[in-house]
Amino acid sequence: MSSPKFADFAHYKQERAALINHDRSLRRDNPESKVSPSEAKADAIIRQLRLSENNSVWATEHEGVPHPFPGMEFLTGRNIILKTKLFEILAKMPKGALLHAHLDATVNAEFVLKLALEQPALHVRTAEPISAVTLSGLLPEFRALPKELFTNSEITLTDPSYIPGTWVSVKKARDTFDSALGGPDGFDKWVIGAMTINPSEGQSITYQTHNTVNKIWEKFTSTFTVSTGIIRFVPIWEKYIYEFFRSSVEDGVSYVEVRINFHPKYMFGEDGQENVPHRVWLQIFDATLNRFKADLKQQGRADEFIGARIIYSTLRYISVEDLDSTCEDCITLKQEFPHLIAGFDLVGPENVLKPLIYYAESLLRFRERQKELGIDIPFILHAGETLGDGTEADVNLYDAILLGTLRIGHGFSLVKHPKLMEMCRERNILIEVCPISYEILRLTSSMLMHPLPILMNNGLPVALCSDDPAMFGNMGLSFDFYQVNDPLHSPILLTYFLQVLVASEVTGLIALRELARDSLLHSTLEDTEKQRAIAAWEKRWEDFVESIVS
Ligand SMILES: O=c1[nH]cnc2c1ncn2[C@@H]1O[C@H](CO)[C@@H](O)[C@H]1O
Repeated sequence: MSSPKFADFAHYKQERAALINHDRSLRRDNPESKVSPSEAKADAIIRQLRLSENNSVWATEHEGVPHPFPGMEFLTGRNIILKTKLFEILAKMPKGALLHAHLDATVNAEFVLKLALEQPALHVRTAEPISAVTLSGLLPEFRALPKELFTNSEITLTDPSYIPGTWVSVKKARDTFDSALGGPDGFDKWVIGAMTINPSEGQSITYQTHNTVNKIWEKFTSTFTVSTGIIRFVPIWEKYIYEFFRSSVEDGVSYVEVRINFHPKYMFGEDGQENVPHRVWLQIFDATLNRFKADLKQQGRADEFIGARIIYSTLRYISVEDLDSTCEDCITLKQEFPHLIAGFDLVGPENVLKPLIYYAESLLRFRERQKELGIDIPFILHAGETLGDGTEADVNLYDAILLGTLRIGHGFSLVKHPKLMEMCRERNILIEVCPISYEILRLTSSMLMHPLPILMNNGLPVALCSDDPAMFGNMGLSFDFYQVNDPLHSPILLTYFLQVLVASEVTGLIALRELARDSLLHSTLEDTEKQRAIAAWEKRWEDFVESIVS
């Protein structure tokens, strides 16, 4: 064994500094990054603040949280986070692009219920009468009905004589909800509970009865089943999309690439018929996007939002035959809306659904078809959202990369694969990381055990993303919030940036800058649009830095 040789202790210290420098030079926020004098000053202020809040806010006991720590699990630490000055500062940070979110899970559940109550066509039913005994286990099923099927009878969901499966108008169901079960408030609580993994209940659901990945996914999947009945109805779809854009901008996001599940062929039209095809969904998306941008422009805020595109998604349980026709549908939409369709993905619980290898041949054919037609719909695939090592979900990472994925959705198990890490670094494949999602879906228990720093410190590009903010119930507290333009009520991305910052002694403001910039750099925007988006973001970043130092 060779023993280390040092001329003296000064030499040791010199070697030590060189080793630390070399190690840190491999990080995404390496010390060579260009840093302006204002950024250096702002970074020092942030570091000082972090230190003092670690010793003040985080070192004391809080109600119900006797041993808090920076970077602790989000659901428990949320109220402490809200008390920090760091949070207040980061609320103003321009965060770049949101590259990974499922549209069905992006708008606050209370807002969705409010939209439902405004629509006379929307009805609700249950599989049994609701009573104190059945309430917590029963899911509401929502659907828009044609006018001739509207029900005006006196029947109510909480009446013991309710005939299972009878449709009741949503408003009526709420108004007549048994007072012993909380009346209308009890109705709201029941519906919202069915559409979310609620923060307070969530702690027990997530950490006790549903404390495994597959178990919590059962609850998670049911939230989609409930909310889809409301969202996929044209008069609501439009308002829902507008609210998604609005809340994204409020969270400091200036561009989004959102995954839309096109597995259902139709949504419900205003007339209550389920016959509205995909192209109309996109027409509405496009028109709403333009309306939102015009509204921002009118408020003199045009530079806060560049736009939105869609990652066409379907579910990982369809047959190969169905995938072939789904790919054709995606191509048709791309031809009609080239500016909207940004990529293609297959979604759903990876541990239990079909692996990518099952679809690989069809996916390769899809790429060939695109070449023939002269169009480009890159794969932006979910892969490795698992605790496994060598399981089908983990092995999906090999397929995603071989299939040429532009980015990887989640890649939670990527750090187990040295060759794949190298390939992602060399091919500049960005990893879409969703910290709170992993925690709630039981992949990790705190920021400190999160693979995010391993990815970043190995030099891989990363973007922080919100995934399913509405289901995680962390976007606002009451109906009132929608009247209050308060960024603290829409904090999901903001919280991620804060968690990244507080969970490391090395990471500072420059790492946050790189995360935000990388999200825009790795978007599917065309070069000129991308440059424009980055320039607008840089201007806002400078203002943000100035606001810290001044
Ligand atoms: O984290 C995730 N990984 C994989 N699929 C997801 C995740 N979040 C949501 N969905 C899927 O997106 C569809 C809604 O459009 C749902 O079917 C849900 O399974």
